[in-house]
Amino acid sequence: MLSAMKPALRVASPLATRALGLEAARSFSSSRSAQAKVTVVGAAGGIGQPLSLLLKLSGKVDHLSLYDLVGTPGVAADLSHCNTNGKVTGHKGASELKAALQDADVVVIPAGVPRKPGMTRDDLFNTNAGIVKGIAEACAEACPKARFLIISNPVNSTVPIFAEVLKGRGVYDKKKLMGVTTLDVCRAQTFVAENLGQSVNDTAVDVIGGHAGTTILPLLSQVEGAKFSDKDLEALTHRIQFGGDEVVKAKDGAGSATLSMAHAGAYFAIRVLAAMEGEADIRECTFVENDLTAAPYFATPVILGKDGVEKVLGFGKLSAFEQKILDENVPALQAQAKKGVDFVHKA
Ligand SMILES: NC(=O)c1ccc[n+]([C@@H]2O[C@H](COP(=O)([O-])OP(=O)(O)OC[C@H]3O[C@@H](n4cnc5c(N)ncnc54)[C@H](O)[C@@H]3O)[C@@H](O)[C@H]2O)c1
Ligand SMILES: O=C(O)C[C@H](O)C(=O)O
Repeated sequence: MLSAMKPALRVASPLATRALGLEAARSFSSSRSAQAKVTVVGAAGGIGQPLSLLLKLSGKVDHLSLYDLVGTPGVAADLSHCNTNGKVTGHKGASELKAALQDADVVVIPAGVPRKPGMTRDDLFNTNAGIVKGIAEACAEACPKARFLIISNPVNSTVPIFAEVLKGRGVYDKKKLMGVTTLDVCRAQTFVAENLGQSVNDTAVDVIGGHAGTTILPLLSQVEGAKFSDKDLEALTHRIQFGGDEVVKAKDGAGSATLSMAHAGAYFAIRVLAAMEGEADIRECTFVENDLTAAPYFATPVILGKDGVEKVLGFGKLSAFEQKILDENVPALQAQAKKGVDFVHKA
């Protein structure tokens, strides 16, 4: 039986190496193609470009379709010269969105504006809600059966927006809509490994809840073999919850995490593709609809299968410290989901 406690994102796995493009870079065209079409929406952006590069290097994508309002012909021409499996097409502007999406198996969405210092992710709602709603409408028409991976912030609201649009068109499948919270897992593994003085390859941490501030809940009580002091526990939890702010501050007005997010997004997309190909026991954390808590959408470990989320695993026993954070944040997650749902219905 698959253990609910088995940690996510084992970075030492061959798949993780492929996600980084390293194995593909070594073996070039020898990687097996998944015969999959993957569309990246927002492909010319800070995340979109390196994410598309990693997907191209993975050799797992038969057709990489790049869509943005600007710049995609250039990005596509550039990437198409990489001698790895799969063709690349570029699509620019609203009139080319449907062609970009047509028959996609996986759609990865990093479209929308990023934060500047002093902003919360929710401050992006006014701009990004409409962008995500428009993309969802096009997906409902052009590729309703695809697996949708939402990166655009605020994830706690954009995933509910996307769901609500698909529901309105009668094509929603909760297994196939996933908010990408993999960067929280990457940060948790990195910071915990540093704290423990061990390799990140031997460190696994699940992160549950949402993707904004204190809704991000790393399960440090479940880290194998680790016992943190109260001071370290609080400091690590805070740093993982506010890792995004650390990058926003350091970039000083030039945006938020792009390179680490490209790594995390490509890793997660490749895991979804591997599950689609039939690889078994693929366990990752993602923000999906479930009834684990009173919040309609909640990040949790899941098993990925051919059609997206095959099984919601849940998160096991929490410490009192973690339970308190969870209890305090479920109302925030409910409110942020409702904000997204209301946006679709009153727009
Ligand atoms: N989920 C996460 O962990 C995570 C991590 C980092 C960033 N993000 C979010 O990802 C989003 C993108 O960040 P970025 O740094 O790449 O921003 P960016 O501004 O560099 O790129 C965004 C791209 O989206 C494009 N775009 C805007 N409207 C579009 C539309 N209607 N259709 C298609 N493309 C459109 C822009 O032209 C641009 O190329 C932001 O909302 C950011 O907050 C999420
Ligand atoms: O912090 C941000 O606004 C971007 C992203 O959500 C992150 O976690 O880095």
